[in-house]
This record gives sequence, C-alpha cells and structure tokens, in this order.
Amino acid sequence: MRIGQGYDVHKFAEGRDLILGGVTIPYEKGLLGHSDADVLAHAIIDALLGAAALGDIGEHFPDTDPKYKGVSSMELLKHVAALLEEKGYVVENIDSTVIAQKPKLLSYRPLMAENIAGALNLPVDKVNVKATTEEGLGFTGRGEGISSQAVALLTSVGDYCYDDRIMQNDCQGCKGCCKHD
Ligand SMILES: Nc1ccn([C@@H]2O[C@H](COP(=O)(O)O)[C@@H](O)[C@H]2O)c(=O)n1
Ligand SMILES: C[C@@]1(CO)OP(=O)(O)OP(=O)(O)OC[C@H]1O
Repeated sequence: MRIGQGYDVHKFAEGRDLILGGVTIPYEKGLLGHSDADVLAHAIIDALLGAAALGDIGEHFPDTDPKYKGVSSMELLKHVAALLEEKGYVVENIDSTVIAQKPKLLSYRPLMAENIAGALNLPVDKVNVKATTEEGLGFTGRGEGISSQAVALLTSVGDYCYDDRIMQNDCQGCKGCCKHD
C-alpha cells in the first residue's frame, strides 16, 4: 500500500468561473490559473501522483504548455487514472478538504465526489470531499483564494500476494501471482 498527499492554492479573480471537483459553483468570482484552476482536483492529482512516486502536477501538465490553457482538470484527472492503471495501481480511497471562507460548498459535495470518482473510474464511496473555513483567518479567511488538501491510498496488484486476508476475500487483483489462483 502507498499513501500520498497533495496541497494546492489558487487565488480569486474577477471574470472567472469557480470550478471545484468539476462542478461550476455560482459565485461572484472564480479561481485564477492556466487550467480551469480546479484547486480540489489539483490537490487530488498531487496526492495520487505522490502515492505512486510519479512527481507532481506541474511535471505532467506544465503551465507553460498552451495545450493545458483552460483545460478541464477532470481531463487531467482521467490522464492520471490511466497512468496509475498502466503502473498497476488501484486507488483504494481519496479524502480531501476544500478550505474556503465562501461560498458554502456543502450542497455541492456529492456532485464533486461523483465527478472525481467518475474521472478516476471509481465507486463514489471511495471519494470523500469535505469543506471548512479557516474562521476568517489567513488568505482563505480574507477571501483572497481557496486551498485544498488531499490524501490518497493506492494498492498495487502485487499487494494482494502478501496479505492473507485480502487473498481470501478478493483475489481479483492477483493477476495469477496469488496462491488461490
Ligand atoms: N466553504 C465552506 C466551508 C464550510 N462548509 C461547511 O460548514 C461546516 C463548518 O465549517 P467551519 O469552518 O465553521 O468549521 C463544515 O464542516 C462544512 O460542512 C461549507 O459547506 N462550505
Ligand atoms: C494544472 C496546471 C496545468 O496547466 O495549471 P494551473 O491551473 O496554473 O494550476 P497549478 O496548480 O498552479 O499548476 C499546475 C499546472 O500545471
């Protein structure tokens, strides 16, 4: 099993959409970025790349590359899902937090989790999104931007060969290496 963490910040700007977890949220401002500035998706991407020791978002999707100008971060997430699959990793779960003084995000959380799970081809109960304010403190508290944090847990097909409990309950990940196959 491998764990990864991710963190990202984007600042607010006029005339931009506010996109979090692939959901366009009605608000007076949006986040600034080369991409759609989906700060939640970016933290999750870094958590997934970190768990797989595959570097970080800027290495894979440079903000100097015009092909990522305005790109949907859900597309970047799909690309990361393909990379992980190619390396034999399975995403066990993702937990994440959006830190925003405003707007209230509670009602959008199920849709954000659905979008993220969809992009990663995961059941929705493997993805959790939380939201918190920083009680008016710091740059998020002053409403200057939004930050997000995420953690991700990965297993690889080989993990199933070393854990008796997993071998007996779920051999599908073994690809022939499990003694129950
Ligand atoms: N942008 C946000 C921030 C918070 N929430 C919800 O409110 C709860 C309380 O937040 P505190 O920062 O005051 O602890 C939090 O647990 C979230 O459910 C939100 O929806 N949107
Ligand atoms: C996602 C990318 C891709 O253009 O652009 P930004 O929206 O600027 O996001 P950031 O988290 O600052 O850096 C990663 C970039 O590579």
